[in-house]
Amino acid sequence: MSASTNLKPPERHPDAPAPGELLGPHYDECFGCGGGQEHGLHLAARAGEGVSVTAEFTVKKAHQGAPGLAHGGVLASALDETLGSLNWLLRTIAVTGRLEVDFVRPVPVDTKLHLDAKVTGVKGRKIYSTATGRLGGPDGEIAVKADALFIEVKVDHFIEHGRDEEIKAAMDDPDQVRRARAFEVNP
Ligand SMILES: CCCCCCCC/C=C\CCCCCCCC(=O)SCCNC(=O)CCNC(=O)[C@H](O)C(C)(C)COP(=O)(O)OP(=O)(O)OC[C@H]1O[C@@H](n2cnc3c(N)ncnc32)[C@H](O)[C@@H]1OP(=O)(O)O
Repeated sequence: MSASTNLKPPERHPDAPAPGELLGPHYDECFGCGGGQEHGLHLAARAGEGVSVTAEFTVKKAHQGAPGLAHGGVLASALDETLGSLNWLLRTIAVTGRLEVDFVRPVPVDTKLHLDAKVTGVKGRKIYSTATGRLGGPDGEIAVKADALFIEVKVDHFIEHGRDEEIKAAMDDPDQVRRARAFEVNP
């Protein structure tokens, strides 16, 4: 993806989780990271150095496209989720505006995908980032990679657009409210 010019380098927020710390789900019902989705990815991301994360995701039977192989959309979701967890390091809420994926190698069921992502630059509300997913280990062969543009939003984005039932449940859950607040930098 051709990034726009005049990008600023990303700034790790002073209160960001320490390198190595597990980030945990931002929402229990999230298909990417939530524990409440039976067939979700259950992707676990960890803070890295600077504005980077690492993550792991094991391909399950429910994630197939062709027999014995991961569905491309599921792999794109794993990349999207890993990129989304960079929010924790910026302490900014941002949603995916654009995601460009290269599928380099097929990924069989039961494979553990080793993902990493980093922010490459920021311009206003626009956050440019890149991710890879590797086979066999963190330094293994690249199977998938992505370039993304995330756009900063406020919590109101979810309150305004989300289905009332789930928004009400989230707002009634103190733990969820705490997690949403953790992204917001006080003005
Ligand atoms: C207590 C309540 C509980 C709440 C709890 C919540 C906790 C949540 C915590 C953390 C959540 C993190 C979740 C991560 C999950 C993984 C990531 C996902 O999968 S997210 C889902 C998929 N993405 C969407 O659904 C976005 C849908 N799109 C939109 O809503 C809008 O398009 C949005 C917000 C992205 C932008 O809309 P605009 O009206 O705000 O802004 P405009 O002016 O259109 O864009 C801003 C700039 O970005 C560029 N831009 C936007 N989209 C672009 C694109 N596709 N390609 C290139 N440029 C783009 C525009 O050209 C503009 O640039 P110029 O400022 O003029 O330079």
